[in-house]
Amino acid sequence: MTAFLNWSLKPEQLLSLSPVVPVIVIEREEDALPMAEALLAGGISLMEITLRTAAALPAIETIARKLPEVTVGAGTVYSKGHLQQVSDAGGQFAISPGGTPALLTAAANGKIPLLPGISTVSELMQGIELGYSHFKFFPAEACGGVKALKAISGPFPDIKFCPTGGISQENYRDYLALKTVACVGGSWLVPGEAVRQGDFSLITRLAKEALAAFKS
Ligand SMILES: O=C(O)C(=O)C[C@H](O)[C@H](O)COP(=O)(O)O
Repeated sequence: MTAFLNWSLKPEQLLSLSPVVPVIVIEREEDALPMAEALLAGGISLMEITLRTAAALPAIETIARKLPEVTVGAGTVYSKGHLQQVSDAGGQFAISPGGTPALLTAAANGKIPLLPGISTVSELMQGIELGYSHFKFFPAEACGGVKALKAISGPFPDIKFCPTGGISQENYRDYLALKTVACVGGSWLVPGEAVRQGDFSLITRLAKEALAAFKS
């Protein structure tokens, strides 16, 4: 049984890299470096690039090659093929909005950690059954937010979560206050409009604000 043994990074290490994980939709490959540098300047070195655009895999490849201090991975991973593409591009982790036994089994036997998404107790139990201990709670706000996650995680005090979906500057600290929450993810840290306009200083500012408010 070699499941999980080849993972290059343990999920607990991954989720301890930053209390806030920017969830990024990248339209143009050339924005990858300035965007990643802007996040780094703001103190965030963990980045999730969603496989929703054609620029996503080239962006992961560029960041992985040029900025070794960044831990870059992919979101919107929902097939075995995606897992392979992400690890071929140099991505260090994969995050899926949900989970299927096929995806979870493939990832468990692969090289990079997968953070599977769950939104119900039964999905969580299926993931635990397959050996997983770290999950994304998605879509967090639409599924009942902090209150729902608190209730879902109640019977599973050793399981850790990264809630994502509807999380913002206004509510992220409420999630981080839960013992079972290791970090939170959100697109609020990298507004699409700021990237389109080349306003990378806004991204640095949002990162700094998120980290400062978390520490205070
Ligand atoms: O694409 C994926 O892999 C997802 O699972 C969804 C993202 O995590 C959320 O769409 C981010 O949510 P917002 O911060 O509300 O924009």
